[in-house]
Amino acid sequence: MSRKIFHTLLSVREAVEEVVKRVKPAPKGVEEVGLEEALWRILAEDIYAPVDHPPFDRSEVDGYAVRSIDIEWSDELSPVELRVAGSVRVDEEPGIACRPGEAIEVATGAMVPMDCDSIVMEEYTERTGEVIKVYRSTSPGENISTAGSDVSAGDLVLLKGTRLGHEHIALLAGLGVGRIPVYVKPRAAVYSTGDEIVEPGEPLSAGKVYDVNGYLVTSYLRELGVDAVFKGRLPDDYEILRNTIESDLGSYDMVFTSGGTSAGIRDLVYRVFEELGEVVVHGLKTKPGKPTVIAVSGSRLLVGLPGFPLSCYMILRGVVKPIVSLMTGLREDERIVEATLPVRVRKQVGKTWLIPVSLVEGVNGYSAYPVSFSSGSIASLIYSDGYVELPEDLDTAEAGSRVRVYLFRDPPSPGRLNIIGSNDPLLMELLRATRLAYSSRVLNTGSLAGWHAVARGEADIAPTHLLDEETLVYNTPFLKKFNLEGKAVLIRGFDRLIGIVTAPGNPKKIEGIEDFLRSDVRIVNRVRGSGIRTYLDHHLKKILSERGVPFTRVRELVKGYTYEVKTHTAVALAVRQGRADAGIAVGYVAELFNLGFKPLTWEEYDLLVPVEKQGKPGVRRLIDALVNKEIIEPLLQGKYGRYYRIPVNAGKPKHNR
Ligand SMILES: Nc1nc2c(c(=O)[nH]1)N[C@H]1C(S)=C(S)[C@@H](COP(=O)(O)OP(=O)(O)OC[C@H]3O[C@@H](n4cnc5c(N)ncnc54)[C@H](O)[C@@H]3O)O[C@H]1N2
Ligand code: MOO
Repeated sequence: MSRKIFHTLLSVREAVEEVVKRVKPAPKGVEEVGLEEALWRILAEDIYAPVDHPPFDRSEVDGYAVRSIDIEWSDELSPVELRVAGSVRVDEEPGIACRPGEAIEVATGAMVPMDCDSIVMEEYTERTGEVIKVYRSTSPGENISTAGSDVSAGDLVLLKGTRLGHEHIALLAGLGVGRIPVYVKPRAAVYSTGDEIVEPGEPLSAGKVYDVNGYLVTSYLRELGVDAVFKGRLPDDYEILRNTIESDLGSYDMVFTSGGTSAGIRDLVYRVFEELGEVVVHGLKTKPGKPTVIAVSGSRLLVGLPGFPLSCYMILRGVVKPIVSLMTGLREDERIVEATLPVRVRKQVGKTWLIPVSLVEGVNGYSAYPVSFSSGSIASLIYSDGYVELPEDLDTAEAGSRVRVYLFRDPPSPGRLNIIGSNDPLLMELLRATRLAYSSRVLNTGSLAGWHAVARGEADIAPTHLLDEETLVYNTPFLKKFNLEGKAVLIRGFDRLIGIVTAPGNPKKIEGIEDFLRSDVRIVNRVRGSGIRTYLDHHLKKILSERGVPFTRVRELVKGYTYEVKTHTAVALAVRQGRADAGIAVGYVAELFNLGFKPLTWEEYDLLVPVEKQGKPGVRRLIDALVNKEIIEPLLQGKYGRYYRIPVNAGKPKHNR
């Protein structure tokens, strides 16, 4: 079998254009569905209102239909008397009209009799027999909704291409449209590839990962209006693959696969695509997304997506969505907001980068924080609001440059609490307990980045536990270093117990930091700038200087010193998986992973809050929760108790010492 040479890599735009040129994607037809089946279907025709809404002049209250001129001078002290000439219930035609000096009793929703121009609510009347006293005047039109005042017959109310939600369905129902013209859904078969892929819910053994893409692709396509079916994993066998996909082409309009290099199955998928159709895209000039393959077979589409979930998502969003929307008929404006890039991004020339970002609203509009550069990320699917495109020929996007953000969903509301900085499980529990978690965006960037975010005015709260090397004081010295005195306050948070995490039972008898210098001990370190790293370096410096050894030799003397990870959990995992014998982390994670723990010290975890954000309701609620016994005590009585303590000055501003 011949080996295929890579075709030229295409840009996202070229890929979409090439595919569109060949398959001319369009809806397969139109069908009518009832209102009950219409949810999330794509409307196939513009809808003009066939009738008025409301269909007649309608009373909005229970009361009396009157001529406003008759009761012009009535008030509490001088009520006007009117004779009740009759009554109109809902669902009946009024047989009478208003004459001077008369009122007609009407129910809410009833037709308004002729010559009445307003309705006075029954609360403002007093009835004796066939006479009412009216204690208020009305203005013409009061409490009446006239025919067509809401929607007029002939109005264009819904546009074709709209994905029907509850609001559209309600409107159609109110206008009496019982059969809705919608586009016939195109059908798609979705597969995952890879021997390491495991069905969610099954146990996970070493080297395996749960299948993300099968469900990601299927649900994404359904949201676009496709009748998509997830058909499981494809085997690494040319014949089976070819037969499966060929038979799918008989009953589906599209076949999607994802992943493939690991088992060499990509090559098979590619060859099958090539045998069954014409390969139009073989590789994209983007990061992520390079291993994207698209072939066409008549009007049918064969799509091979990257295996990494974030890569897969970006290609769904950037390439698949514009093509498939033409097939489902979905018309949705590309939603874009302008934003500032708050950090410098270096990239290689020659590829367009698609970077998921989280939007944070500051004084100068939105900032777009890159969420994750890792193609394998799944958290970034949740933590991003959209993506930015950094062009092919750019090698560095400078901090402060303006970018366009292609939104994944609605932009964040201004009330969203932006918590940027260090991550902590107790903090998350407080957010949950105060229900702030639902309206917060928590970006786990580490303490240092949180300070920068506050300096730029983008964080409402930056949780921090930075240790100053010179003074060994937590957090406060940095107010000066970041030039934030008077601009931000440090609110005292809580103390966390940090210590040495070891394998269960501490088989290597690691009792203190001195043991990190033993030749049989390998550690896992934290990244520079983290409080724990500063703490460790301080103690290592002390020990080495006592032994007369320069600190520059630390890399050769402490095994694993350059193995740096970003989170407490990563420290615990490195120890649990045997990649390290020891590391320093908060005690809580040691317990979470059933590891050994030797306490070292209490670390001060505080909240840095910009002065102008102190009054923001969410900020106040979180600070109040710190000292709210009903919230804190149950947490400390539970699993957090051993590793956390609330200082007496919790919730209060800390002052520079
Ligand atoms: N030396 C090079 N290595 C890699 C290159 C390269 O150019 N040179 N490209 C990188 C890029 S870019 C990507 S993207 C991946 C290519 O990945 P594939 O699309 O071939 O996919 P796999 O290798 O099968 O998987 C990658 C990764 O994703 C996981 N995966 C796969 N399917 C799923 C799924 N359904 N759910 C969850 N996770 C999935 C898989 O386990 C792998 O971890 O290669 C880079 N390498
Ligand atoms: O294309 Mo890979 O998709 O860069 O991560």
